[in-house]
Formats: sequence, structure tokens, C-alpha cells
Amino acid sequence: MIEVTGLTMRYGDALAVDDLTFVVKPGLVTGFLGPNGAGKSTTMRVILGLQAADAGTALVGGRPYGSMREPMREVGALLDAGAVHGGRSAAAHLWCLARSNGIGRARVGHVLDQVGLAEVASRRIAGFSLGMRQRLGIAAALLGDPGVLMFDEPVNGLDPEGIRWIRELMRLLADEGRTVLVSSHLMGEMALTADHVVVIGRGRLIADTTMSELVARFQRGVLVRAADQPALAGLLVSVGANVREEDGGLSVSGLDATRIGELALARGIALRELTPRNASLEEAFMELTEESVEFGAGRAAG
Ligand SMILES: Nc1ncnc2c1ncn2[C@@H]1O[C@H](COP(=O)(O)OP(=O)(O)OP(=O)(O)O)[C@@H](O)[C@H]1O
Repeated sequence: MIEVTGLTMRYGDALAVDDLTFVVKPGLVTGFLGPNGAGKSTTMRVILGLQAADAGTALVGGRPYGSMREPMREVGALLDAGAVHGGRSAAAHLWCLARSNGIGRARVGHVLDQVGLAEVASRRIAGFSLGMRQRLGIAAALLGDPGVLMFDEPVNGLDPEGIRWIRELMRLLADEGRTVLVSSHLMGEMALTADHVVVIGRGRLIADTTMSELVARFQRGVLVRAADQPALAGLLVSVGANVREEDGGLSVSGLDATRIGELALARGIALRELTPRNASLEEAFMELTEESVEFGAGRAAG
């Protein structure tokens, strides 16, 4: 479990994280979403004790990172996959990390296998592709077999196969009961990965909810096609729905797809299509963050 409470962090006069409070629970993949500069990396760095907060606390398993005797066994993180010593081999890099954290050599082989780098274990990191570096960074995060994992934009620059691999790994880690926090500025990617989302903008909390609730919140009506469309339109309007013609079908709001299907069935109208439509999650994200920008502007003016 990660508990962030009233976290505030400034760079000079600029407020990067502003009184942020949220909890990341075990057994779930939690997406940490926000546009560039929202404060995601800063929050993660404070959780990892790499930066001191100006106010508030960030606890992992009830304790600040700085008080852990063997932190790699409690929390693993991928922050910047580029930041490794290129002259070493993958195995040497991991063994160096393991040794300085009291972790046995067997874990090095285990995590190299787990991330699919076993065959290139003795190659110098300098020759690694971005995807291989990401995998190596994830191997390092997993080295201490920690219960809490944080990944900052892990899919950045990866090909579709690499993205799918990361998605499946997150799921597996959460299913093992671990706490998984993964940041992204791409809502669409998160929709496929996360169970829960924490959305921030300008360092402030915008939403802390389940992914399915967020999707439902941005539901954009139902597209329906029927054998007898005028009859269906009349029926739906008679129960209070908003109906307009669209693309040879009916765009319906005010009723969900289940209810529309039941009404059509009861009246004996055959349906040819019944499609609930959501705003793209990118649109939802824009809306959410625009609200936060407006909120920010309002506060500044007031
Ligand atoms: N070392 C620094 N010095 C000064 N300002 C910084 C520093 N690091 C970050 N900032 C500022 O703090 C704010 C939050 O940045 P942060 O990197 O945490 O956001 P982010 O959500 O991770 O963004 P991104 O998706 O671009 O990584 C931004 O306005 C950024 O410009």
C-alpha cells in the first residue's frame, strides 16, 4: 500500500505537487494519469525518498522510504530506464544492485528470465535498444521481490509487442497481490491496463476512481438501428429519451443500452445494432484536466 497525504512540493516558487492525497491499494493496477508536467514523476520521486516534500507525507507499507533498511525488498521502481551504466553487462548491473541491497545472486537470473533478457545477460547495456533498457529497468525493480512497484511511463517508446508485454506483467504483479502504480499521460493505454485511476493536473488531484466508473462517466449515448426505426424512435421518445437520427440509425441519450433492448423486445421491434458509445478516453482526460485548469484560473483570479 502507498499512502500519499497532503503532499506538497515546490521547485523554487513553482508548485509541482499541491496538497495531494491518495491511496494505492494492493492487488490492483492503479494508473497515475496527468498531462506532461502534472507532477507524476515528482510525486513518485518523493515516494522513493529521492526528493524531500515541502509538506505532507508519502508512506509505503506505513513507513517513509528513508526508514527502510532494505528498500529494494519493499518497493521497486522504474523511473528513468536510460540512467544505467552502459559499460556493464545486464547481469553485472543487476548483480551490483543485488549485492548492495543484500539480495542473493539467484534473483539476478530469475528476474533476467522474467523480463526476457536471459539470452543477452552478458551483453553490454550500451548496445541495448530502448525496449531492452525498459526491460532491464523492470528487472531491477523486481530484483528484491517487493510488494510495491512503481513504473513511470513504462510504455514510452515501446513497440506494440513491448507494450502488450508490460501490460500483461502489470496484471500478473497485481494478481500476485502486489501494489502496482503506473504513470502515463495516455488514458487509452491506461484503460487497457488499470483497474483504478488517480488523475492529477497541475499537481492537484482531479479524480480518484475505478477505471470502469471513469468510462461510464464519459458515456456518450447509444447508437441503435432497428428494422422499424420510426416505431422505435416513437417508443423511445414516449419514455422520455432524447433521440436523433444519425448515420442511418438513431442516436439515443437518456436510456442505457440494456433498457433500449428491453423496450424494443417488449414491442417486438427487431434490433440490428445496439452500441453504447464512450467519449474516447483521451477526450475524457482533456475534459477532466480542462476542468482543473479552469478551477486553477478561477482560484488565481479570486
Ligand atoms: N528539477 C526541476 N526543477 C524545476 N522544476 C521542475 C523540476 N522537475 C520538474 N519540475 C516542474 O515540476 C512540475 C511537475 O513535473 P513532473 O516531471 O513531476 O510532471 P510529470 O507529470 O511527471 O510530467 P511528465 O509526464 O512530463 O514527466 C512541472 O511544471 C515541471 O516543469
